[in-house]
Amino acid sequence: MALSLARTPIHRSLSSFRSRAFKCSMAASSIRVGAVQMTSTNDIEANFNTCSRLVKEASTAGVKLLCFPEAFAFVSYRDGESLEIAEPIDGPIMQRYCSLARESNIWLSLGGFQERGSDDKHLHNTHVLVDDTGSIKSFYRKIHLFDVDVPGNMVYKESNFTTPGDDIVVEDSPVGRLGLTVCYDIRFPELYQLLRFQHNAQVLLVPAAFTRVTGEAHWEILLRARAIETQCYVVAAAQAGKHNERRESYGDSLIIDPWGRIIARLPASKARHLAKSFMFVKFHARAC
Ligand SMILES: O=C(O)CNC(=O)[C@H](CS)NC(=O)CCC(=O)C(=O)O
Repeated sequence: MALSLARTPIHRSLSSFRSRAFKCSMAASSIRVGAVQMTSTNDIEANFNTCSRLVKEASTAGVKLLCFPEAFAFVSYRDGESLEIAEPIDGPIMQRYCSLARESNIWLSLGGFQERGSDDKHLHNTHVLVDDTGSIKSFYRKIHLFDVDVPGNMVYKESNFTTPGDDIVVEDSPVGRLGLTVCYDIRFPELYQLLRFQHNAQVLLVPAAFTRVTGEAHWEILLRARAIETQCYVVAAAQAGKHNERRESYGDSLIIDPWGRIIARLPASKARHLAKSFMFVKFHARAC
């Protein structure tokens, strides 16, 4: 389900906040949701093999929705490499992930896929949601692009090679209504307010590849704030550790409940040793 950002008056959704807050009740059923922490590289085959193993392990553990980090399929080594490997979302790379979902009978949140853009110089940073039959249910193109001069680190200019999306995306799943976002979006609370109070999302997905510097400073507090403000679960699957000699991600994958409590974590400190793992929790599906 896609809705235009331009057509969503933010004041209306914000004014409904007080009246809707705290009215969700817990239903009896509980469902397992997992998040993966990994260290993707520019080896598409190796990344797929890691994902495939984790999908099978998660499925065996009874997980119904497994969430992968941004750039799960590929992290570039040199500039321009992402553009070269970018494919349509129904291309061969994504089809293999769809087969995984079907074979293991599990929903997959595949955040931050390099989707081929409308010209050779731009891609979309796309979060793809695949259901347990292997069908693409919906996709969200990252709206807020990471054009930031990170102190003591480097200058990122994602907009040099990425076309932003302009649609807000929610999708119903066995876990509840999912709100799809990507990484740097987490710094823009209005998107999460719209997902929750205009489009009734219950679980906010934030696949990420945060830098070490900004992750140490802001990652946990931003994610917990979004959970508290929206009273949604937040699932934040993260890239972790060194992808190559030029690039490192913070890690610290988190699953947060609507009260803002961290209910599962794959620590950043462990990222350097244990960067290919997953965790899961039981969600109580909420009737709002
Ligand atoms: O390009 C790729 O391979 C995958 N994409 C990313 O790593 C993106 C864009 S460069 N990174 C972020 O958004 C980091 C945000 C962040 O660190 C913050 O908000 O502090």
